[in-house]
Amino acid sequence: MSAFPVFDLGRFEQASAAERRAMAAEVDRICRSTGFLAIANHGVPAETIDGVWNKAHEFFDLAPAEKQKARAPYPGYPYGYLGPELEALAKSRGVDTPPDLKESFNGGPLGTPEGIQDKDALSFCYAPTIWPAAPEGFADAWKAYYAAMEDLAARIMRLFAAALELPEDFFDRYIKTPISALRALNYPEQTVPPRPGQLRAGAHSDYGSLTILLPQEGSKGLEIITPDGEWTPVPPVPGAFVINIGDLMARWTNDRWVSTVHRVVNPPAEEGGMARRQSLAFFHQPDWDAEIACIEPCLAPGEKPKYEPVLSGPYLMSKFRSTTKTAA
Ligand SMILES: O=C(O)CCC(=O)C(=O)O
Ligand SMILES: [Fe+2]
Repeated sequence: MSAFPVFDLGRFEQASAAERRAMAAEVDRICRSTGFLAIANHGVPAETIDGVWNKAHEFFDLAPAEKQKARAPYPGYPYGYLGPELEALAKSRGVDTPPDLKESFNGGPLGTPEGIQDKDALSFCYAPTIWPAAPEGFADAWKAYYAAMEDLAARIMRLFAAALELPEDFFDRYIKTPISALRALNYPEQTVPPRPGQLRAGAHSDYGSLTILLPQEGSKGLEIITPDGEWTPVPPVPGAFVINIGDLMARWTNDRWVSTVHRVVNPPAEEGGMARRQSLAFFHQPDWDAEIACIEPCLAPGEKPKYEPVLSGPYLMSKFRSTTKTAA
């Protein structure tokens, strides 16, 4: 693979029609190959990013008992603090591994839209986020970043529509009240050797439409499988987000775009080995009842849809349950 692609979103949005077409075609090319690229000139204020980054760092620094006060109230609950040894992402692909070497804090949509009646939607996606009491200001910083990500995701979905040569508002009707989740991840300092097969995040693809990732500056560990079948590092790009498409986008496009398998590997001992690593992952997910069915223009002449239509919310719920220890 050539150098990791960096896309200038601000420039795209200001560009002439011809330049937009050329830039969108480049995104189509990337999404056909790996679906991983960096988004620069995104307009998210540094204070919004630093605010949640620092609060998350302070939260992860707290004593385990303090963090546990914000834990998900029962196994399988999607939000709040998820301590070590509770998730193995490789299980989403049917691979049995020891649990990932990480802890996370997770939050859902900032509000519940009126008229939602579906019991699963209410008890899963719209379940309350369990806010930690400390550090002070955590929830405000979190919500500001979540809102900024929701807005950025909508802009990127317009870029994706352009890349698929669809009207730029094509996806708007599917993302009126998205059920996205924000996850702060901490991969603690590793003081004992991992068990066989144990990684910081096991090999998986993301489930939704789009992931907006902020890896720790200068950190290593994130790897993707490139089309040649090789594990390849994805470097953090200063000032930019790393984005990737998820399984729903692959289904939507009939696999024209790939939801690339990725993982976070353990730090090698000879490189300061045990270093802690933090990241923020925003999992953009269409509305609970959005039907994800093959987009017709993605079908080549004579080609048939490969996947049955699915509903965004129930699809997400089943994927989530496959990786998390749930009540027996
Ligand atoms: O922490 C990272 O860099 C990636 C995490 C990830 O891929 C995930 O949680 O889905
Ligand atoms: Fe991921």
